[in-house]
Amino acid sequence: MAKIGVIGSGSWGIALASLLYNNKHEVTVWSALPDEIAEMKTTRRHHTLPELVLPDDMIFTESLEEAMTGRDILVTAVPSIYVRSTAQKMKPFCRYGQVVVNVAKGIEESTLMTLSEILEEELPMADVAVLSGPSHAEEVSRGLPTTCVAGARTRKTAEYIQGLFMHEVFRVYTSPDIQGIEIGGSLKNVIALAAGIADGLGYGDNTKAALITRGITEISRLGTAMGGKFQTFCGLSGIGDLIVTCASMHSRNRRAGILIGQGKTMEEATEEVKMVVEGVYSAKAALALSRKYQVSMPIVEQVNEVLFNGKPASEAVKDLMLRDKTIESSDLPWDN
Ligand SMILES: NC(=O)c1ccc[n+]([C@@H]2O[C@H](COP(=O)([O-])OP(=O)(O)OC[C@H]3O[C@@H](n4cnc5c(N)ncnc54)[C@H](O)[C@@H]3O)[C@@H](O)[C@H]2O)c1
Ligand SMILES: O=P(O)(O)OC[C@H](O)CO
Repeated sequence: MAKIGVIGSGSWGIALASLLYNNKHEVTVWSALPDEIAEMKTTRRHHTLPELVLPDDMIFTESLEEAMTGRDILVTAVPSIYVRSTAQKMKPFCRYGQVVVNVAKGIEESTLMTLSEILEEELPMADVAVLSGPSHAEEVSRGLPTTCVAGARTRKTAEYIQGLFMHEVFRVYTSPDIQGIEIGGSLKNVIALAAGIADGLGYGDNTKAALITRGITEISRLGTAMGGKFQTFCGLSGIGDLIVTCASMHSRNRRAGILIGQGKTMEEATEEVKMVVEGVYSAKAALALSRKYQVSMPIVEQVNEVLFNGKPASEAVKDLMLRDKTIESSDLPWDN
């Protein structure tokens, strides 16, 4: 049994806290929001996952000191925009070598850093790792079979995380490619916005398949330029997460996209979805990264046009379809 601090109690933090509790670990959950802590303490429920009953001996606290002191491992589950500020508050209580597993998905717009890079910068004493893959909280909390990948600097840390999370309904693989895992996990949200927009416009399965396939091409092109491994983009945190996010009724990114495709503005759509729509934060970063690394990302470009420059979604699709003619894979040149 391990002592685990879950830092952040949105739907993903709570679903993972429940999974870890079911694996017989001692779980303490921290939230920055006093109302959220009070709600969970009194009702033993979280409003985002209303069917899930939170056990009496799961501890909820507003104190990072309480959530972190004496914990074998910390799981950071706050939305990407709060990762840096939360890490800064965690610093006084983080001990040398403490494993900190990031499960959020995003890129910091102002620095273009991944979330584990932010954690490493703010918590230089920690052993920072990631857990990612096709995993909606709504399904994990219902015990539906799910798979993820744990990425860490050492095999020992990755296997430690794998052992803590593994369950008959939650299979965990290991990987040394933290960078590839994080790029895949954050950029799939931008493509899922596009997939939702296509659904909102009333387009079909052909369109969705095109966005998923050309989307993973864009993600892996940028990701490998940034040091991620191509195989990772063919795996759970790459194509796996892209498929689930573009197809699932649970996806916040896809749902926001549907509303935008139906004519709502980005602000109206995110307001209606209520929970965090990470693709909106990662879209500008993805575009900036594509320019920095000089890789072509036409879907990412058009998503930015629709989200931030008021371009009608149907026009964005037309522009994608009528781009210059090109070869499918530049790695497959002609013999003649
Ligand atoms: N929900 C999922 O199915 C799922 C699955 C995998 C990964 N993720 C990722 O996990 C991260 C969290 O997503 P979520 O769905 O749990 O979000 P959410 O919208 O359910 O949760 C938002 C939470 O943010 C926290 N918060 C609010 N203000 C804060 C502040 N100032 N400082 C720190 N924390 C604050 C609160 O605990 C709040 O409940 C995202 O990056 C998301 O992409 C989510
Ligand atoms: O609901 P979304 O779109 O934030 O996606 C959640 C997870 O990242 C799916 O793996």
